[in-house]
Amino acid sequence: MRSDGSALSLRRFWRSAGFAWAGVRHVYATQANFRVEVWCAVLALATAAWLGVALAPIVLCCALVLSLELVNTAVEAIVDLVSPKWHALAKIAKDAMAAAVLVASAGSLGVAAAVLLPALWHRLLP
Ligand SMILES: Nc1ncnc2c1ncn2[C@@H]1O[C@H](COP(=O)(O)OP(=O)(O)OP(=O)(O)O)[C@@H](O)[C@H]1O
Repeated sequence: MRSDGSALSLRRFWRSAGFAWAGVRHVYATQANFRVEVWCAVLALATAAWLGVALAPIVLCCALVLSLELVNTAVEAIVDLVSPKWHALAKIAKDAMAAAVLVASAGSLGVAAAVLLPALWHRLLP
């Protein structure tokens, strides 16, 4: 918990990275939506690389959606911890978090359509 000592400790970095990786593995193992999003991201990145289009917007969208799904799972866990029974505020927290993932996913689909579809069209119909 404490954060003292050198900020450039490599050992601390790898320790933190290990915790983060454990979080990713947990969410991948327990959340079907996250698994779908991971494989959609892999597909979108592979398609962008194959078509030779700019990777940056696709990478950014994938990172945004996957990060928000990770945060969504964290919020759900915290809400279930502090409010196992039904509560109006718990509902707001969970619904707003789900909406954040939905908005990011819809925006990412729009970016994918704008970046990938024209290039795909040219590749398949020269
Ligand atoms: N403690 C609670 N109080 C009020 N409403 C809740 C509570 N827990 C869940 N809900 C409502 O039920 C919905 C679904 O909750 P749940 O925790 O099952 O989320 P989920 O999106 O289905 O999660 P998962 O990704 O685990 O399937 C929430 O979006 C919220 O509207």
